[in-house]
Amino acid sequence: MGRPVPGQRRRAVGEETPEDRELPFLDLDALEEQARDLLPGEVFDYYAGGAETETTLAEATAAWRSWRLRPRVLRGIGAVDLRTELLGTPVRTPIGVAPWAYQGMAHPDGELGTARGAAAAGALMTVSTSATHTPEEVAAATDGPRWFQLYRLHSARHTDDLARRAGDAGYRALVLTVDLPLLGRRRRDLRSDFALPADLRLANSPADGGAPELQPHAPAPWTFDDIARFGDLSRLPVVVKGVLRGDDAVRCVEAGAAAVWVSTHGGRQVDPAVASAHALPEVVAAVGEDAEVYADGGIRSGSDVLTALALGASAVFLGRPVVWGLATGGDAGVTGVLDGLAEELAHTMALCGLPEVRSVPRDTVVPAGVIRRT
Ligand SMILES: Cc1cc2nc3c(=O)[nH]c(=O)nc-3n(C[C@H](O)[C@H](O)[C@H](O)COP(=O)(O)O)c2cc1C
Ligand SMILES: CCCCCCC(=O)C(=O)O
Repeated sequence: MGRPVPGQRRRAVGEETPEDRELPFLDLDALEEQARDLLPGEVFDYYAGGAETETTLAEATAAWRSWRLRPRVLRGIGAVDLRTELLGTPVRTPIGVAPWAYQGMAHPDGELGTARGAAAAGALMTVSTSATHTPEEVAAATDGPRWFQLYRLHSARHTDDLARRAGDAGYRALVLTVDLPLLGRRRRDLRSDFALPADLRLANSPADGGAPELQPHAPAPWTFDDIARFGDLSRLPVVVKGVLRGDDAVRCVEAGAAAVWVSTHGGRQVDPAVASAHALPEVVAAVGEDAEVYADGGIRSGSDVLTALALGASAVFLGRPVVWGLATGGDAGVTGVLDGLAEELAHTMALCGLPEVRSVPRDTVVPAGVIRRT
């Protein structure tokens, strides 16, 4: 635990904090409220908020729930198998940790806590470029499955170097986030004049100050040609994160991407952007035969996960639920969130007569309100 989180409310001796209270089941809303109590208001808003009118943020979860499950009966389902492989990396669950920035602001352990928590759950963690620990430090903290997420920093040389280091440090894939050519307009942050705490360590910013964080623009934006270039530099399979269209997905795969990650960046970039739950079927139809497809954004229950798998995702990723888990309970909080959702997923799959996540049939879901005639 060590030093206090910058600006975090201090606990009085003998005081019960929200993290001491046991929840009877995974209640992500309650966890978010606990995090709201613990974190300084502007930090909570930075984590929770979205862009402009927050329409995409508000619709994300509802969009998964605009699909309905079609359970199968009498299939003799015993234990459900959640294990799978993502680009050849074995994982115990198809629910991974999305990259999220500045984890040291949520908890003193930062990315090391998330890495330990994810490893305990057997879940894949994607480590952000905007981290408060270096890729090597996170790698040393755990031998859990890890991918590294790359942003284009102001120094191209430094960006290239990070890609190489990810390969050298045992990360298993490089995730290029392509939906942030400039920062979305986040009204909560503009209103609070949000700035990173002066003592927050930006572990991947070059010492020469060449990569100011949370800057609106990066120079010389990436193109499709960068996919193969970063694959060569890192010697890792490349995942392109932030794709919402079938035609873009095709171009990514033609350019060398091994996987495409459907995402609205948690509603923090384009607003109103199409929800992941509505973009996923188009992307799977376009490239699902040639590449793995993942999804994130608003996934908050086991049935949301199952819906995404049925729509063709090989895995899903969580952003804010992990933020709240780390903020309220450190590594154990992260494990609790991941295990809780995995448990819900297994339960829903058993109820739906589905034995394994690797083969969830497409006809498991149907749009709400549609009467299906077979
Ligand atoms: C506070 C915060 C920071 C984020 N930082 C990054 C980042 O550094 N790199 C990245 O690719 N995506 C980042 N994202 C987007 C997440 O990877 C993910 O796409 C999104 O959070 C998923 O939606 P959810 O929060 O509803 O689960 C961030 C999201 C949040 C909420
Ligand atoms: C180096 C660019 C700033 C990254 C900001 C972190 C992020 O992705 C977010 O959504 O916030």
